[in-house]
Amino acid sequence: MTRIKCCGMTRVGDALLAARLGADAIGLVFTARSRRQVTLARAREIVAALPPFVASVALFMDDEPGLVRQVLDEVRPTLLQFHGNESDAWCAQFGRPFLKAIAMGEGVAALPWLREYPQAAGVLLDGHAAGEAGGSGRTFDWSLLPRDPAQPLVLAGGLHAGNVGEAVRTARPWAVDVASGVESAPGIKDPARLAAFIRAVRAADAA
Ligand SMILES: O=C(O)c1ccccc1NCC(=O)[C@H](O)[C@H](O)COP(=O)(O)O
Repeated sequence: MTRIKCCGMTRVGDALLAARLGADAIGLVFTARSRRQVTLARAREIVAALPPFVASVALFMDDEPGLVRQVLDEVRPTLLQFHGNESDAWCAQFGRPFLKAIAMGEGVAALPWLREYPQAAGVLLDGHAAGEAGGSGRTFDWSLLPRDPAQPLVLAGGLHAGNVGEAVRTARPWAVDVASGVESAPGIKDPARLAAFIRAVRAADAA
């Protein structure tokens, strides 16, 4: 079964709806470079409202370690996710499980990158170019995903209800991650798009 993460949550209601519809995780973006940046206070409310067994993922992009520590202390997310030039050792310094995002926009081979992050709990392959922020809505060549990777792979970038089935069948990732494909505006989730996305992933799993 393909796990589903819905990223860029800024409202309690959207996170609860995603959980009710079957999302396994929600993402909270703390970096100021995002149009989906959430405040610490709102993030705390969202995490406190989540039902059991739905993970919360805190996202950063070349941010100060102090911000990461503050989020860990005040929000208590399940996982960290890093989108910038952070090294494996830098990501691991917090002693918490983390995902490392790799920019696949230029069609890079993923495998050498996976080896750079042996301490990552998983690697997220995203469609944007190196140095750019995530949540771009851009896809990449899914056939670049390695078979039998050492870590679980999360497929991201430009996914929506209309293409996620093909993405799952092509790449067989551990999980898929979506932001703009289920939104009506950055950080505002659209219930119909969210429901259609989760239905499409489950249909691909069942096929
Ligand atoms: O979403 C953002 O605004 C963002 C900004 C800076 C770093 C990471 C960000 N999002 C992280 C993500 O997990 C993915 O990029 C995202 O789910 C895929 O986005 P999309 O292509 O819009 O589905």
